[in-house]
Amino acid sequence: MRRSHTRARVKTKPDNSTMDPVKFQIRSSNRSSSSSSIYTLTKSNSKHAKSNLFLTVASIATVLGFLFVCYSIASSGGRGSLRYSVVIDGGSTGTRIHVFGYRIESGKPVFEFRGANYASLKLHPGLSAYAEDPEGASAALRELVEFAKGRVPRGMWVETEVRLMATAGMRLLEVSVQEKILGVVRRVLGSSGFLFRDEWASVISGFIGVSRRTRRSDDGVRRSFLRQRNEQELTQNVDAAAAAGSDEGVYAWVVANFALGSLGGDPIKTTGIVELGGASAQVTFVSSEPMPSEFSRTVSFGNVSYSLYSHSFLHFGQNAAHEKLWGSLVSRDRNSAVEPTLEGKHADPCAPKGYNLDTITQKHLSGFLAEESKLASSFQAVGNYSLCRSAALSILQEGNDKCSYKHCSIGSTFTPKLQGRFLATENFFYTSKFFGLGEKSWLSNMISAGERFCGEDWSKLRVKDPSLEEEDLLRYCFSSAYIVSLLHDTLGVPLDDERVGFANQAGDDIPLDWALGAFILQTEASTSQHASSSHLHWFYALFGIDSQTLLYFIGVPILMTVLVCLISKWRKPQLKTIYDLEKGRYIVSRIR
Ligand SMILES: Nc1nc2c(ncn2[C@@H]2O[C@H](COP(=O)(O)OP(=O)(O)OP(=O)(O)O)[C@@H](O)[C@H]2O)c(=O)[nH]1
Ligand SMILES: [Ca+2]
Repeated sequence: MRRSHTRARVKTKPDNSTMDPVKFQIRSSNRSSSSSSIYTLTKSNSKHAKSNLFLTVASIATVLGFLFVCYSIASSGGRGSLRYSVVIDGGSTGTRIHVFGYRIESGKPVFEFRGANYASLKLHPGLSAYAEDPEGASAALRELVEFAKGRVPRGMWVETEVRLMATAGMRLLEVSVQEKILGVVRRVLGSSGFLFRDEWASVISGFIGVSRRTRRSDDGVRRSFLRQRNEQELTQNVDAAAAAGSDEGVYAWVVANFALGSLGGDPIKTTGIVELGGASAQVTFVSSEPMPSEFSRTVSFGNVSYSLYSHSFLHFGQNAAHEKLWGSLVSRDRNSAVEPTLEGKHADPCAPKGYNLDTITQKHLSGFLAEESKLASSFQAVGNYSLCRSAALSILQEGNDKCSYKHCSIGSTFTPKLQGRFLATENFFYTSKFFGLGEKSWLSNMISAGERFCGEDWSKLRVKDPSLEEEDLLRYCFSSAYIVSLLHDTLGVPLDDERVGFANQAGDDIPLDWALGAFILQTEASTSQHASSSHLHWFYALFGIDSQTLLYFIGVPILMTVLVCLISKWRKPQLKTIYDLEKGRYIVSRIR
């Protein structure tokens, strides 16, 4: 500190030490005082000052960096944020809504199909039942939307995507009728409050994504799908011309292997799916056999590519095939394996004796067939399992003579030899459960169960199962024969083959519903697209841990260090070092 009357003269001592304090000599100008106390005030050590400055800047930078990490993780949907997605399955017998909750961890979606993270509701009948009155579909759709709104926090509706994907039931309608019903769907979902685009309501006709090599110009639906998909994650070699509905099979294969933990692993260790729906049946599995491109699907998941055979056999779902049986009895086409009765009635071997078939056949036989059956005569239930199985085989082999491949399985369609393990779902599961079949030898046991059921009097069957709808109970005779004829007589599955099991859930009780597979692929693709474009993916790649852990492992030590430094800086006594020329030594004293 300099007094007003003093004159300061700067004298620097030759620097022969590493420490090089700048020294000021302050001489009092007042002659009177004999001993001018000469102080050399070493300015606080410049290094000390510099380190203070550095510490302060470093602390600020670190805190800002940490805050950036927090912000980035929060904005990229750090661990804590639950997200939602809605998929509506427009099936032939009913419309089912699925509400999914999921988290993002290390830029990847984490799926849990249970508890608050999954809910579904199915309403009957299916969308295709509104062919004559498309507007009639709006009430059921609104009810499904309300169900979803009850499970997604209101604040999240606007960012929750809702998609409707219709399957075989709608595929069977004229395109103009499909569009009328989809128009009603788009209006209801567009005003639902969820995130929706018109192209997200569609009849799934086979395109999830197309690898660059085979991208084809196609309708808006596919182009919009491509826009949403990260093609690196999810590519498909698809021949636009012929893929009919195999999305459904691929999605079902995805959820099954996700549930079994084999999705993303060795293709040989994956499990095939054979589904028996109402209007269509799907067969999807990893096949090493060369196959025509219209059946070949390449689905990439993670860094593994799966070369799949996948096809949806329209009209070969259980309910559709059953109607074909009645049609063949009425038209007595050459394939019908069953002769009419002596009175000229249509003998139905797939209906237990005593069942009155006229109502159900009038309800399901469309157009001229219904008229003809009314005119010609009525049906007679003759309950005979082996005749029913032969009639089922005739239906499955219809069109075989038009086969244009090296061999055909169902109709005139190519199917490679089944490879590996399979899960048989939907009606395979429901009918096995109804007959109380165990996993072991279920297919051969299906024969004996069907023989007993079809051969029983209807009145006795009604007494055994009074709660079931008559139509549902009746179907079990045809179903037991159709299942054996499809898997064994047509696809060549040995009757005692342990590789084929029936199920409608797998893994952690995850429903084997293709809509879950669609959600998994869609979310995986859009999340990885988001992660690679966000500024955090290098974190996850570098640390390979989730954002929460990142926060703990990096954030907390940084904060602790900064706090300790700031406290120590604040607590550290400010020292003043004075060099007393007369005494020839430094004097350190505390400022505060
Ligand atoms: N026995 C029985 N059959 C069922 C049950 N639930 C569904 N099904 C039948 O299982 C088949 C497939 O079920 P879903 O996929 O839900 O039916 P869907 O989607 O309307 O039919 P598709 O459009 O062909 O897939 C249909 O034939 C249904 O009638 C059930 O609880 N019991
Ligand atoms: Ca279905």
